[in-house]
Amino acid sequence: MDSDILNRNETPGAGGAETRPFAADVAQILKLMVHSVYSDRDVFLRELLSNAADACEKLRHLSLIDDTLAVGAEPFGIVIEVDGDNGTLAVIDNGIGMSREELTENLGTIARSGTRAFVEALSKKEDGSALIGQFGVGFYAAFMVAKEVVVTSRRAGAAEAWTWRSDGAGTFTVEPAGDDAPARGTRVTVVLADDARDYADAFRVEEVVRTHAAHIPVPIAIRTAGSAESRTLVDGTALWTRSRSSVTPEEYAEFFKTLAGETTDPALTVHYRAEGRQDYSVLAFVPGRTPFDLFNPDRKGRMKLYVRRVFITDEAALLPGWLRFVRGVVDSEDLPLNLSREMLQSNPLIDAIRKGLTGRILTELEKLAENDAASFLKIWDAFGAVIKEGLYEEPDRRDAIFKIARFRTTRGEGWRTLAEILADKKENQTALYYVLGESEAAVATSPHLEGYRARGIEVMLLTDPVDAFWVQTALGYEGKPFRSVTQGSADLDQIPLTAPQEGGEEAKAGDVAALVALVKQSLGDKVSDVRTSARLATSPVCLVAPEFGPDRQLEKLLSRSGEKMPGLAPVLELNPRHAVVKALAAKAAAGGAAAEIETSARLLFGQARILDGEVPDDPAAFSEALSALLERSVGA
Ligand SMILES: Nc1ncnc2c1ncn2[C@@H]1O[C@H](COP(=O)(O)OP(=O)(O)OP(=O)(O)O)[C@@H](O)[C@H]1O
Repeated sequence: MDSDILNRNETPGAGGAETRPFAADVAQILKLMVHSVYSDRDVFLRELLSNAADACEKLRHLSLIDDTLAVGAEPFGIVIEVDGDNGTLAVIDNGIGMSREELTENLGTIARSGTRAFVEALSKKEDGSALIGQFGVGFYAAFMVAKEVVVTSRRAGAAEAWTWRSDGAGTFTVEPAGDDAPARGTRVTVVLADDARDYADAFRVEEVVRTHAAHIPVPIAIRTAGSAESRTLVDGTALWTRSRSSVTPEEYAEFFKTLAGETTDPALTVHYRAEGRQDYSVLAFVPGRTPFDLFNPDRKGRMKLYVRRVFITDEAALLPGWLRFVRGVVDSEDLPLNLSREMLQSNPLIDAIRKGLTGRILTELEKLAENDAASFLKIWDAFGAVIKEGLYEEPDRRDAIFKIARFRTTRGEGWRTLAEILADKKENQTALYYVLGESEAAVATSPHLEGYRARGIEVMLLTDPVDAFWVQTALGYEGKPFRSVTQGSADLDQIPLTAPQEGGEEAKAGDVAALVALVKQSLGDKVSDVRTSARLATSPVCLVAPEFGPDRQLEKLLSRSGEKMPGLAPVLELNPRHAVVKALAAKAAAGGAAAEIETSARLLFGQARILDGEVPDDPAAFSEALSALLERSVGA
């Protein structure tokens, strides 16, 4: 809420009309709505209907726990009133309604993080209209089709009613409502823009409701202005209470779209009823694409909790954070209606539902992976990076997540399972190897992989930020530990080569020992050790983390996020088959080339850093040494 706006007192005394500016981010959204070329303007009606339904559900819930809020015998419902002569469409509900302050606050500022994220996304992208479809932009969507929007509302139990009005051009007014205000609830009247007058046609509206709002759990009727008769369009039965066999895929898809404000079909639908120690129904969906705010730290789970068909909250932790992309409904038969905030946070019944639901979603994902690999891979592509958070957040689920996890590897044959990688392990291979990095292209060329390639060992290419964390905590898979190719000694000697090693014979052991000693002396505390390695095939050198040090990629990731790890200098590994290393080793053994070896050591160290995607530790000295070398080689 923008307190500056709310505190500015422009009220000309009780009873008068008051004009206020929209908060800056609302104005930005409105501008986009008014000028939008968004093709599917129909969604504005879905947004208004879903707000009206929310208002009914809120009051239904409150009236059950608060005796002072008598709701009378009139059933909850929504009426759409079309007026072709005046070019208006109104959505009328008998729900909770809004007070004067609520009108100002709810329809003048943006409180929801989702909408806020929309504004942030907007400011980053040129073409905002492409984004609208991805967001439930709510009430403001009405301005896609409106010349003016008039909201008249009476809060349940209140004597006075208020009218909010705006043409979407920067300000809105609030004034006392006239005699035609609803007895309870809200009427949103959209004065249609000239190019949107077809929304005042009952058949057109009916078609929109059937496509976009057929499963709103509150009855919806339509009538023409001036006529007392209305026709029911939606009966308001909750889809999740029906049996699975009676619901068509189209009905599921429509329900999902209404619920999630999505335009694409769900990738997976999970519908079941749990019976036993607790009875509850679940209708959950995995969306067909990645939502814009998946990695927004504010993003919470989006499961709605109902108790015996009464909507309670969408803030109950019905799923763990790593399944936060799942949308849907849980309807419990056992929870009390008056769940307080504290009870939501620690309630054994909710914990049990979360456990059951999490297990079920994982099982359904596993089944999908078996029966329809292509659909499953789409889900993994979109949400794998989030699901992997579960590997360290919920160690008990690790085995189940490992079953569905898919990885890119050096085999380059698309996604691979851990079981497949394990089945293809090489003779004497004691670990499952991985390389961490920012992109597949970047890690695939890492010199650290050379020795593994030469032995045909499959290495997992882990490029999601979360990978650096779970590999630290996961103990292994089927008894094989996970091991970084840039960490510790390579222990590759026991694994036979599949390709002939480049460079032929290794340098003599004695020669190499002399070289290692001199390089170590030259580099001082820049390295914690220097040694030869089986890790390399074509490159002369590489840097690796010391035996018990953190993976170098993880170290980089943390230092970028401002967290410093206790700095352990890396280990420089030399390839004893490389021509340069062999020549230097021979010189080191013969003695008398200390200065040349020192320069070479600095160059090799700089080169190793470059191969790691870094700059040489002393770029000026590196460049000078390189120039000197080039001068000699070109005979300058
Ligand atoms: N018909 C209504 N009755 C009562 N309150 C309403 C009604 N329509 C809107 N509101 C209030 O205005 C707020 C803003 O509505 P808006 O549709 O912009 O966002 P939202 O519904 O909270 O979020 P989203 O549409 O993104 O899910 C709502 O949260 C609600 O408090």
